This record gives sequence, C-alpha cells and structure tokens, in this order.
Amino acid sequence: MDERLRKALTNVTERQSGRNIVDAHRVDSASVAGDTATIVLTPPVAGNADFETLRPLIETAVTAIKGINRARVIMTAHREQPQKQAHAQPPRPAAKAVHKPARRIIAVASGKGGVGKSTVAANLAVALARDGMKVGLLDADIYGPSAPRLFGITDAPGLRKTDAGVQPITAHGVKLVSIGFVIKPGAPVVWRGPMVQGAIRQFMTDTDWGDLDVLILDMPPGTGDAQLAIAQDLPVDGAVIVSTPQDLALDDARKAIGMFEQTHIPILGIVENMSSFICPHCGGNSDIFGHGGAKDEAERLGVAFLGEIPLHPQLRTSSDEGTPAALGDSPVARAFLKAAKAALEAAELASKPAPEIIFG
Ligand SMILES: Nc1ncnc2c1ncn2[C@@H]1O[C@H](COP(=O)(O)OP(=O)(O)OP(=O)(O)O)[C@@H](O)[C@H]1O
Repeated sequence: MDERLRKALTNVTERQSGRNIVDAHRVDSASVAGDTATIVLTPPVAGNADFETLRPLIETAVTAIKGINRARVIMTAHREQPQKQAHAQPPRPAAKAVHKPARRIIAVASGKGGVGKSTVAANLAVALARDGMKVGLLDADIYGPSAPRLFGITDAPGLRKTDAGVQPITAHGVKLVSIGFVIKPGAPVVWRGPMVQGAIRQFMTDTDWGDLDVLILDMPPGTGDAQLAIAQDLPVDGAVIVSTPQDLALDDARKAIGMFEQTHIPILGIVENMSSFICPHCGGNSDIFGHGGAKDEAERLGVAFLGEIPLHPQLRTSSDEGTPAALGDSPVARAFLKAAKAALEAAELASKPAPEIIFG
C-alpha cells in the first residue's frame, strides 16, 4: 500500500468498530496513478457497511495529500478473513474466491464506448469456437448489452434456471449469458456500482457453463469505478484492449491499460478496430481515422499488438443481423481468428507460473 495513503487512511475511523480503517483491515488496496488515488475497501465481517459514510471521509483525507486531486473509493462485494497485516495482502484477494468456470478468462475492454469492443469480443469468441474450442461469452456490458443483437437472439425467452444453474443460450457455437436476455430491449438498467458487480459475479458463478476452454468477458466501456471493481473482482487471466486508431481513442486505451495494471491483470494486447476503410464498391483502402496508431502505441507501451480489423460496412450489417463476421471465410474472419489465437496464447503464457530459481 502506498505509504502516504496508508498514513492518510489511518485518520479515517469506521463507525462500527471505532477503529481506523487501516487497523480495522477494511482497506483491501490503495494505490495512486497520476493524480488519482484508488482505495478498495472490503465490507465489514458482520453487519452493514457504513460505506456511504466512509466514502467522503476517505476522499477528504486522501485528496489532502499533495499531488492527489481525485479519489476513487470502491467496495468489493466479498469479505476476506481479516489479514494479519493490512499491507501484506495479496493484490487480488476477492478474485480468488470466485469459482473460475473456464480454463482461461479473457476480458475484452476499451477506454471508451463505440470503438467496437462488443463486436470484437463476439467475433473473438466465435473465431475460437470455430477453431474447436469450448467457448462462453459473458456480456458484462450491463448498461448496454449487445450480445443478443450480435448473436441474433433478440427474441430469446429469457434465461432459464435449473438445478445445474442458469442455462446459457448457445449461438454460433458460443454459450452466452447477457443481462439483455433478462431485461426488455431498450429498458434502462439503473443499477449502482456494487449491484452491477454483484450481478456479473453471479452470472459468472451461477451459470451452468459446463467445461469451457475460454470465457470471453465483454466489459462495460470505460475506466470508471464499475469497470475497476469488475476487473478486481473476477479471476481474469488477461485483458484485450480494443481501440480505434485516433489519438483520442488511444488516450482512452492507455487509461484502460492503466486500470488493468492497477489490478495486476496482464494486458494480452491491443486490437486496432476500424483500422482502415475497405470500400465495398471498389475494394480500395482508405485510412479514415488514421492507421497503425494502435500498433505504434502498443510498441511504445511494450504490449503485444494482436491485429487490425478494417472498417467495413459489411461488418456492421452482419453484426446487426446477428451473424458475426468471424463465421465467414473473409479476410476479416481470418483477422479475428489470428487475433483470437494470439490473445489466447498470451493468456496461456501469462498464466504460467514463473520459473522457480533454485540457488545452490
Ligand atoms: N470494424 C468495423 N467496421 C464497421 N462497423 C463496425 C466495426 N466495428 C464495430 N462496428 C459497428 O460500430 C458500432 C459500435 O460497435 P460496438 O457496439 O461493438 O461498440 P462498443 O465499443 O462495444 O460500444 P459500447 O460499449 O458503447 O456498446 C456497431 O454498430 C458495430 O456494428
């Protein structure tokens, strides 16, 4: 834990125990990125959290530190047993408590909406399924679920629960769970952060996924508290960041990378979407949003570049029709397969334990 934060947080007292939140083992992690501090709290062992009372106290204490202008205070849904030493905690304690339904879990994220994150997530899933993997997709974009549309199941009767758990809906070889199967299309989902986190956790643990090789997690766009809490809460092996080539989108992609690094989740690589425009009439290429920005950025940041997906009107129409482009045999389908395989390989590598060095 950052020492300055630790010191500031010892001035915040929780009502329930009368102790400061550090000594009461309420601080799960506290870190600083730029001028923003992120403090993750665990709920108390018993009784209701006085979270809403603590939040402003923590914000005041932390932003009093020179150089820190913003504080994000998040509470995990899960309570670990109190640690002996607050500063000797593992980086992602809550995530370990969640049952992992797949050998590998890959989060697909973006720094902002509209860059094609869900399109890429769906197509990576379909590409891997076509390649013989057992694949699931959890649509965690709870505020704007797109899996029903992308997989062409907008009139699904809703999710059924049996003794084995929530039954996912299978389309194009992918087992799907989405809030979009539960609520009416277009209905607003007005949930607060911890509720979203709880719902996604429930989807992950209560679904009868069977024996999956890969679970793709379509994250909500952005890098706010909800995204951070989800990343922190689930046993994710690594993250794929989707970006368009413009500078502004790349700024946001950098933020998304920072968020995952903060939660110690490996970045598997960047996918550049809407890379160049392929004219459906003449087949010619034009770089409307620029080209190669994500590749350069990946190099600068030292993360892998997983591939580029062109901007193609057919990609939008096939998405709207519920037949993902990865199903075909086009250059776009091949690009998705290449990116999917590279991401999975990176996830395998990231999950390998570091070799043990034995000193003789
Ligand atoms: N490479 C592409 N070529 C053409 N259209 C695309 C491409 N990628 C995505 N689109 C279209 O752009 C729109 C936004 O895509 P998508 O919903 O996947 O974005 P998103 O980043 O998940 O957005 P949000 O998270 O805000 O829902 C959709 O209409 C989709 O069909």
